[in-house]
Amino acid sequence: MKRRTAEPYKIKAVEPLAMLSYEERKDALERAGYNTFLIDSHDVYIDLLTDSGTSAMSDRQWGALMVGDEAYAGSKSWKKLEQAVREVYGYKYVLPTHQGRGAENLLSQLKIKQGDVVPGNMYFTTTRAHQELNGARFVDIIIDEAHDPSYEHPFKGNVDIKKLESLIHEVGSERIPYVCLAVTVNMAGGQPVSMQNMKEVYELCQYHGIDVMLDATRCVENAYFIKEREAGYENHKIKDILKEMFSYSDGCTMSGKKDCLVNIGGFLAMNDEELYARSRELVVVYEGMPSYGGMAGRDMEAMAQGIYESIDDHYIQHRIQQVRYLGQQLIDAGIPVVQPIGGHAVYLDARQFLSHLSQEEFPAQALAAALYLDSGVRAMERGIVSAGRNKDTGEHNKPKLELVRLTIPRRVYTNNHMDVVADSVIALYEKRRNISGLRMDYEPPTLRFFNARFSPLAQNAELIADHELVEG
Ligand SMILES: Cc1ncc(COP(=O)(O)O)c(C=O)c1O
Ligand SMILES: N[C@@H](Cc1ccc(O)cc1)C(=O)O
Repeated sequence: MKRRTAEPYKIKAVEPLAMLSYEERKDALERAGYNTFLIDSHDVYIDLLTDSGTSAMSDRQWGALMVGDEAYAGSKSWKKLEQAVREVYGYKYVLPTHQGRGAENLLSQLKIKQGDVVPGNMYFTTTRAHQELNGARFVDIIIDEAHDPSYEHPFKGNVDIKKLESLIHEVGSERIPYVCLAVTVNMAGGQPVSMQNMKEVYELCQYHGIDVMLDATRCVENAYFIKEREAGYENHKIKDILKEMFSYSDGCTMSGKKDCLVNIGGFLAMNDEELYARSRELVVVYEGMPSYGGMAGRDMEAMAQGIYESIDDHYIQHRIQQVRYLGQQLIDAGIPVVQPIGGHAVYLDARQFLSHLSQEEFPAQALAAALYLDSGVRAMERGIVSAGRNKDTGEHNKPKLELVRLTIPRRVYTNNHMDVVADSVIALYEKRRNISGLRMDYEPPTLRFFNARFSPLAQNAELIADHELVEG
């Protein structure tokens, strides 16, 4: 008999959840313009919008808040955070930022020149936005398999070395300020990069004099997949795998809101002294003193503690297993999802799920809205709306992946919550033909998915035609 495991923590404080009626959810969805980003959290039952800043902190982290040193300069809490980053990730120099995109802004401004090209293993919205704002063109060098939701590959986040090599030959290494390597790859479904691939990318880049900058946002989850799937690492501790991963890079941007187990914070880290000196000059313009960078002393204190907790082997094993627990229920029910199940989320393949809709009818947006209507579960569109428009032609970017992300916050929900989510998705799948597409009524020029507004297509004025089916 396979023995079951449980959460490696117990619950000390609880937060009651809202349970709205169908009519109340319908009103909330209309007020939000069918955009789950615009729904008020008090109208949400199970919030799977994001794993960003939504982790539950431990009692030790809450305790750490009390000893936060709020000195404007030279804060003791900053020293603790700096020490934790050096010890766990292994970089020489660290600068705190208010969150990940603060670090992305600094890195992009410091390294990119107009006309440069930044290769990456699939784009991320904020990362690409900063690269483009500074005059670079992003080029996707992820393996082709990553764009196929049903293709089973243990390391779907891997870089296609041939793509990277031919890009270097095409544009010249002097036009490539750095390679941006995300571990794991959010937009591909939380998919990991293998150690072997990280090493190969680093060696190739070293040969050509190009830096490798990690997007380390979900690096601990990546380390777990290496332990689980890559030969030779099965008996390694997560902390040792992490150290090796970081040794194949020159620096990183980090959104502490994910794997560092805090609600806010981030950092930029590097080994190059000269880059560090220039970063110290720029951080004061955008973030704050190099000893707080937009964070309160208490937040830095909690983040230092969170970094150590995140490398606990029991914690990370449970984290990945919980995401998989939800994913496996959906796979067993025949729901089209991105496979293998990634590190932070289960991604529904909306293109398949709502195969009666064209991509211009925003299937993933419509599915996320329908899920909220059905059960009060909030998810996120990751498809054509998120991909925005082509800068030159003004046309929609049409990504191959048209997904709805069910993102699991860390240490927040139990597996019973996962069951409720699974039931709702399965119920929707059974009545999928009743879900109509959407029209975009308001479209902001940048990062449009955050604030865009929609309504159900005219010929099908209701999002879900059959109310009876969604009552409950
Ligand atoms: C892969 C990845 N990179 C960067 C960021 C940016 O981080 P932040 O939200 O802390 O600005 C995020 C989340 O936003 C992310 O998921
Ligand atoms: N990084 C967070 C928050 C976020 C969400 C969507 C974005 O496009 C940008 C940021 C996430 O992936 O959930």
